[in-house]
Amino acid sequence: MLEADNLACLKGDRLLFRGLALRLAAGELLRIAGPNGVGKTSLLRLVSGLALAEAGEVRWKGTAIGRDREAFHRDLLYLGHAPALNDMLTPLENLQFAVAAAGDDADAETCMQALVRIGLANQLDLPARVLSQGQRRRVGLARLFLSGRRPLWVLDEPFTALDVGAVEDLAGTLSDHCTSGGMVMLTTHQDAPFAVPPKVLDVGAFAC
Ligand SMILES: Nc1ncnc2c1ncn2[C@@H]1O[C@H](COP(=O)(O)OP(=O)(O)OP(=O)(O)O)[C@@H](O)[C@H]1O
Repeated sequence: MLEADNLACLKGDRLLFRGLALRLAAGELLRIAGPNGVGKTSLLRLVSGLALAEAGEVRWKGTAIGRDREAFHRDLLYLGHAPALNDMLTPLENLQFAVAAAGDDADAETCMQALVRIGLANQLDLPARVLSQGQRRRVGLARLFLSGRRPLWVLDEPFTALDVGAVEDLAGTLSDHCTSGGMVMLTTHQDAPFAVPPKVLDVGAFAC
């Protein structure tokens, strides 16, 4: 269970939101909603331990995330809104680098299978700099197929730049993760055909 209570987020000298609480249990998908700039990305970073809250607490399995950061990060997959790719490297090299940096164990063959599954079979040997925006997004999303052991997926705008078929496939992958006992927290400005009905948290309701 991921829980947050009374969260406040400060950017510069501006309080974005305060008094925000959330609960995310096994099997649930939580969509973070709200207009541009309200603080959705900032909230994902707070609950992932990538930024500090001005007030409040985030707990994972009942323990404040700052108390056992390593254990929390072993259970977490965080994908930011812009895929962090090295333009000189191929999708396979980028994926292998990301997997190793995260401390996951996946050999080249397994990474290649993930890239084929995400629809990049014809781009495996190209430098990332020539990929389209949707293809770049897919390189990052291939990590989902290698992160099933991580129960908590936090995804910032994962559907951006994806075509209709890829949106459907991704919604299916996220729903499958939830039905196998995982949990997903994401931001998106578009509707997606989730098999698991999403809970919705509107950050605007806590805006200052
Ligand atoms: N130094 C700063 N001083 C004041 N405001 C800041 C500062 N840095 C960031 N901000 C504001 O903090 C907010 C950050 O928003 P965030 O990226 O979390 O929003 P979002 O809801 O994810 O937006 P979007 O839907 O556009 O992705 C923005 O409104 C931005 O203008």
